[in-house]
Amino acid sequence: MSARDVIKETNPPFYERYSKLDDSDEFWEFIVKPLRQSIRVNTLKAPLEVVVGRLEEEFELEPIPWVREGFFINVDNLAKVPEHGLGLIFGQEASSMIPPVVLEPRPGELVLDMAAAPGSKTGQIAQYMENEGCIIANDPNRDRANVLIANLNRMGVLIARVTTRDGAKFARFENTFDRVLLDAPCSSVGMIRKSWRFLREWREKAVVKYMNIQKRLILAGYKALKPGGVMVYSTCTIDPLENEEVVDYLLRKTDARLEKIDLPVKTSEPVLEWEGKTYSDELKKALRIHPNDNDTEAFFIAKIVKPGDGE
Ligand SMILES: C[S@@+](CC[C@H](N)C(=O)[O-])C[C@H]1O[C@@H](n2cnc3c(N)ncnc32)[C@H](O)[C@@H]1O
Repeated sequence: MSARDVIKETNPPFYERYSKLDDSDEFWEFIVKPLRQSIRVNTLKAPLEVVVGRLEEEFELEPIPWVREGFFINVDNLAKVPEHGLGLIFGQEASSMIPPVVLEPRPGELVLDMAAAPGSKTGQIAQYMENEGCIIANDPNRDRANVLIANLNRMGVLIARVTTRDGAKFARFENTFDRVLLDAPCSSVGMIRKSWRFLREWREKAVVKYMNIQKRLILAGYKALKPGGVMVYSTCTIDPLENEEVVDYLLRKTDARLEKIDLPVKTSEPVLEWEGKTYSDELKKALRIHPNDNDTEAFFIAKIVKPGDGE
């Protein structure tokens, strides 16, 4: 049975909805194909070359083109690799390393990571900040926040303060943060490559529920951003309602603008029309990544700037 047939049989509304985005055999094959293992080297603990040299004695590493510290690695169980336990490497999906690269945080800045657990991107942000400055790493799910804390400890992150609020509450810190990452809760189509559960449990109703949460969070995050600051909005899903629709909503409600993202990554066409709605041409500047584009999880990334000089 082809991947397309299995998906059609497992969740017919899922198949019907996303065949409007892409109906190629390749698209359906990569929606369910197991992911390649990838890692990010944690330069907070040791120089990149030292860790890479050590790993290459045992494993094959293939550089990920869009992130200097990222590699595909031929290992079955990362937990058994000593460098993992020591926090020298972090298992992180290759496309999920893009949002912090686009955010470009610098040492000394104040950064809000609104939906941070389990902390793969918080660790990467701290790495780019060289452990100087401050990250507010927020996640309202307490169990996940505990995992976040454990991961930040293992990775040697010294500049994060963990909070457990609804991200929308950060709206009251108006014009405060140099950078904001909203790696939003979403319907997780990208995660089907990790577990079939996400395909079996996918419901259109959930997409709409997430879209409403995302709209609340993106407005709050933008409010908390300093003039002249950068905000990155990302999801690991392909649904236009959770991606183009949410960013288009921000563009209509505020003075936010989008900036083009220049990275060596293949993308799919932005969705500028969906279910009778038309979205701003600005959305062409965002990255819509389907699983078959680079053999990764699905991802959507928009780089948002707030006009002003930050003073
Ligand atoms: C995609 S995951 C974040 C992954 C994380 N950024 C990382 O790279 O490891 C989305 C997170 O949003 C959190 N979340 C759910 N509702 C939220 C809300 N109202 N405000 C902030 N975060 C929320 C979930 O608990 C979940 O951990």
